[in-house]
Amino acid sequence: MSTEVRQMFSSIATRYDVTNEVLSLGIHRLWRRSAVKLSGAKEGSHVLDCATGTGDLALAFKRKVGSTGRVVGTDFCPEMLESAPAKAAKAGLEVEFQVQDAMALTLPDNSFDVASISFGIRNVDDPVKCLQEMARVVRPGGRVVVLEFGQPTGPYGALFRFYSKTVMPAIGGLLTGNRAAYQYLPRTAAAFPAGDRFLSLMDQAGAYSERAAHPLLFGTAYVYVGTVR
Ligand SMILES: C[S@@+](CC[C@H](N)C(=O)[O-])C[C@H]1O[C@@H](n2cnc3c(N)ncnc32)[C@H](O)[C@@H]1O
Repeated sequence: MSTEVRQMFSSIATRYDVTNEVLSLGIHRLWRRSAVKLSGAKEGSHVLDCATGTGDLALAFKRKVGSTGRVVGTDFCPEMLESAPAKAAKAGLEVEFQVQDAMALTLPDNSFDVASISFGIRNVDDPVKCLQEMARVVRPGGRVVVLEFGQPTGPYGALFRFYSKTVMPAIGGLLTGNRAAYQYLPRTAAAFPAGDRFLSLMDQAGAYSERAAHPLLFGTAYVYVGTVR
């Protein structure tokens, strides 16, 4: 499974950012800002962004923690990481990027104030293991922040489902040449535990003293925040 996921992201890597921008109408930037805000990161914080892809959330964190802070972005797909260092340099931000599997991080215990993952946990083989691993590298009292799609309901939910099942694969396919990757996205987003069901996964991880779900845009996405025991 993880080999297929890595290959899929490798095939869309060079077109990922432009497709993201178009399909989200730029809204992903606001969601990332919410994740940074809710993480409690501040000037000087040490932050790990797992499954960072092309690094957008890592860069948003670096803007927050400043020159005295440290941000490390990791991903298990080298092709997704390829453009990240140049993006950081262009923005004048110093961020370290490493190839790492979010379920088996080779980073020391308690070495970060915050660990984050955006639109990545839905893709890992074992989300509970990933939540445990992220908590392991965060100091007690620090936070783990997850940004992930939800399943909005009602008339807006119906509109969103139409958009994600019909428009996303069509546009994503045109822009990347990989329509299947943009069918995978709504399929996995529709099946992945959202809201209280994701909080249950956080409970199963057994690593958090508190956890909360913050819906964004009528539940189109959520920021989940866990305080590490
Ligand atoms: C939809 S992209 C999200 C990228 C980025 N976080 C963002 O918000 O734009 C999902 C990313 O998760 C990465 N990924 C999936 N499973 C992973 C794992 N087990 N360890 C590390 N990265 C993983 C993929 O390579 C891909 O870059």
